[in-house]
Amino acid sequence: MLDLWGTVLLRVCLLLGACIGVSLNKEDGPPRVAALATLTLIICLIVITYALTKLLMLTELDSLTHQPWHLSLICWTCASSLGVILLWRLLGKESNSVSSHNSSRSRGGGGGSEDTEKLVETAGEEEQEVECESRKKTKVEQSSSGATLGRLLNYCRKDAELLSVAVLFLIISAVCEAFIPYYYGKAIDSIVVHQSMEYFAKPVLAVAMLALGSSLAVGVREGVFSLTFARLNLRIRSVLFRTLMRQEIAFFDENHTGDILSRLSADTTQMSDLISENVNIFLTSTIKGAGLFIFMFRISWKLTMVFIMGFPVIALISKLYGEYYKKLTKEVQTTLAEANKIAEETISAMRTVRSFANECGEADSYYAKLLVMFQLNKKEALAYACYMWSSCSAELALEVAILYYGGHLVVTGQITSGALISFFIYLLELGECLESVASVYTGLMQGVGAAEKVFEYVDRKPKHRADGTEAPDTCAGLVEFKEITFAYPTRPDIDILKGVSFTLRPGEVTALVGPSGSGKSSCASLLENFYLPQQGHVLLDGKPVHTYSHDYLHSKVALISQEPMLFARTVEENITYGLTDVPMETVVQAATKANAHDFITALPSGYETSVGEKGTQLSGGQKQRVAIARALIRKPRVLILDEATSALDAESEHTVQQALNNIMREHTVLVIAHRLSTVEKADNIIVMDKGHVVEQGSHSQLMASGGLYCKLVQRQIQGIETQEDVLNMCDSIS
Ligand SMILES: Nc1ncnc2c1ncn2[C@@H]1O[C@H](COP(=O)(O)OP(=O)(O)OP(=O)(O)O)[C@@H](O)[C@H]1O
Repeated sequence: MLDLWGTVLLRVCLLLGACIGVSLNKEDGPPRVAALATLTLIICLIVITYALTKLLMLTELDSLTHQPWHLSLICWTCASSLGVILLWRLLGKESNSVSSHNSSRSRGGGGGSEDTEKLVETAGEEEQEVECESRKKTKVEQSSSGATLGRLLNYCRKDAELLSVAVLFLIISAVCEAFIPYYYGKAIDSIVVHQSMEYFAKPVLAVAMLALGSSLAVGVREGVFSLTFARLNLRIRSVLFRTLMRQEIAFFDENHTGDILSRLSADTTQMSDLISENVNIFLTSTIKGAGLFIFMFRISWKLTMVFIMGFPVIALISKLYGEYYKKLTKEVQTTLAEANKIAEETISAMRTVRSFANECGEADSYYAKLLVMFQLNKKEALAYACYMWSSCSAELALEVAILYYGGHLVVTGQITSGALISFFIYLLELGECLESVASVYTGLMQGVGAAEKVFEYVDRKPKHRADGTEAPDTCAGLVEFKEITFAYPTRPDIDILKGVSFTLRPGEVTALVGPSGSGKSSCASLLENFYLPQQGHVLLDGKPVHTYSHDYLHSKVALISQEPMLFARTVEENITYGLTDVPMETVVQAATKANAHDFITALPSGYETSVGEKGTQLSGGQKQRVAIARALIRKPRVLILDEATSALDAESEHTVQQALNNIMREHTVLVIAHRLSTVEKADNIIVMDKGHVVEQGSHSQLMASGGLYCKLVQRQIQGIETQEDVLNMCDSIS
């Protein structure tokens, strides 16, 4: 009867717990809803405790029901639950004040039924939230770890239902575990006093039930916690990647690819893993620890006082060690990051390393960094050994003192021998809880450190972006550079372009030539709106390029560079990159125009063939033609060919050049070239030197004027002659 009553009560409680989770999630609802939810949770937890106590006190139900310590257990459960709720709400509030969480956002698209879709949708929402947060961040500077933690937990609010369930099971498991040693003591006393299996069976049954209940609750708790933080990880990574995608090009000049990737993978993982693990440990240990302490106090307040007196010594040792260990860990992380930087750079430039035969050199510099780390690891190991020695000795001394004094209490009849054993088990478990709580801080701070790094990027507002809205129906393709002065954000003091002005006319081919470093590619970058000039404007049809919408500008201006970057996807996906629902005929049309259709159809799976990482499964000329098709499919008005054929052999150059000749006259074309023979036929040749336009005109005009262009042409011809001389010399020797 009692079992049935308890089971029903427990089920009702679980149901109520789930409802509370839902109510807690309603942030924008009236405060009364939240108050009601909190009240319901408290009532629900009181009922749980009552039901559990009734179930667990099978052996001495009548005698124990009226004892004051029974009441204290109920208070403990309520207080811990209330603590969890308050912590939750406080952190949420703190975070809200920083991030000004705005829930009146409009949702885009019709909500997908799939869980993943919902999460991604949520990520989209978070993105808007992030924008809002970034703006607010200029007003409110948040730096404290608490704020970061609060903000992170605020991200979890989307999973409040799941977390409520996890916390509920956490409390159930803690309560069950706290009761187990009590029944160990009862079991021992029943053997010592009654020496009968009948009395012994009851506490053993209680232990079995408690162990079963606690293991089930632990399983659910762990599973739900892991799921919640996996969802958090998904959301944060998605938001971070979207934020990265919005950054200006200068951001990628300034930041090492390895650092960015490390934030995206290592830091996000560390953040969610460490925080989920430590929040879990913290809540479990504090709730369970409070319960254990109540039991210990109840068994013998005198023994508990001995423990309280000895505890500060152990705490002090942990604190001192913790500080030192934190410092060492930071140093180890910095050295490891430096070593990783070397490894990443070396592996990504393996061909260069091999061609300079510097494998050993790179391995040595990597080893040098590892050695520095090893020295720190040695210090860590020594510190750890000292810590273990001192803390173990202090713990042992405390245990011996308690054992000695406890023996005295048993001998003088103040407690039973079973109670002393229970006390010892509580002591050991409390020690574990305290150790866990102490280690939580370090783990949590590491997680917070990783979170701060992630949020630094998430909060970053692009310094320059195509924020414009212009998207006219027609685009003639007239490009004007007007008095451009430009310095790269990474080197703001060095002007790369100094008062550069020129015009690119629709249907004309304009060539940009000049010595290396004169600023030709920088002009192309400005036309692509990758950077903003400090003075002057780059105009497309009379309007500055940054006033056009991002999508529009890049559909009208296409760049084909010296080393086109293809993605490890199929040929078709590479050609239609950034576009959706493109009919196959359009893809074939673009490929045909780019002289690529024939070679694509000869590939093993035609347009479905994967091109490999960075297009390595295609030849240079094939890659270039796929890149041309990718540019043409967007029907751009302005084409920029930045050394488009310079990396190719004569055969490939010829095929690619043919593809380019097919399309040149339909667009405004800007050709950047080193090999002057390729620009002879251009309508206008602009010659640049040290950031200035020094001359312009047709090939014959420039040759006639005898300026820089003429000198460059002569130098190239001489270079070829010299090569021919060398070849002739070789022939004669052989
Ligand atoms: N992302 C960057 N950040 C800082 N400086 C840069 C960046 N890109 C180029 N520069 C500098 O700007 C100057 C002009 O470079 P740019 O690439 O425009 O010259 P270029 O005429 O195209 O040279 P080349 O013909 O060798 O490609 C160079 O001194 C170069 O070091």
